[in-house]
Amino acid sequence: MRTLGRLHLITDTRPGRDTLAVVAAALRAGFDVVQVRPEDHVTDREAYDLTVRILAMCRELDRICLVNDRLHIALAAGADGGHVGADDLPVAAARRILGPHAILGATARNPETARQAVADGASYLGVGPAFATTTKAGLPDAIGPAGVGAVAAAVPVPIVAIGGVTAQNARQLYSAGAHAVAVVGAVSGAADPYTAAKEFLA
Ligand SMILES: Cc1ncc(COP(=O)(O)OP(=O)(O)O)c(N)n1
Ligand SMILES: Cc1ncsc1CCOP(=O)(O)O
Ligand SMILES: [Mg+2]
Repeated sequence: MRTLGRLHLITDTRPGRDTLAVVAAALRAGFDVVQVRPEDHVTDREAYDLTVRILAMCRELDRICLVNDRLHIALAAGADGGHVGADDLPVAAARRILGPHAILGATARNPETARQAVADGASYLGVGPAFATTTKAGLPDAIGPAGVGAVAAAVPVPIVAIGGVTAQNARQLYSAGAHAVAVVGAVSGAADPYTAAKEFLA
């Protein structure tokens, strides 16, 4: 299995965002992983087409491409793996579908669910919201760097901190034990996504 990079871009398919241009900018800036996360209203066909295009961009630069929720699209496109949360397939079922070698991320917010997800086959954990965010509605309160650190201390797999991550606060999450951060708005919502992505490399 390939080493998971430390900067993950999650796609933003909300109206007004130029999804592919943002992905290109983030990859050029040095982001290691792109997670394709189509909004729920995006059809499977559209999500598949988007994944194929983003996967080609990732392959060109030898970067990792994951697909959120829709594991059939990850498999059909030949992506490196997928990510599941509480409303998606259970982790063990996702592992059966993706096979033993794919990268499989699972959402966990506390040590107990984290340990279970790893036992069920998760190869990394997405942990958050680390900080307040408006990108996804209905989330519980932010757990902060301490909450991220508590999960990191409980499991042997890489922790990807998510939620309200900026170039300014990312350091706190790495210091708390996160292996990586996952970012939507701080890059996608920036006037200049390339410069915004570069700030994470600094
Ligand atoms: C790296 C990472 N961490 C967490 C999530 C959230 O997944 P989930 O809880 O299933 O919510 P949705 O993203 O599906 O709305 C993630 N996608 N990536
Ligand atoms: C999908 C998801 N899950 C927890 S926070 C989040 C969205 C993160 O977006 P942003 O980086 O804009 O806060
Ligand atoms: Mg999900």
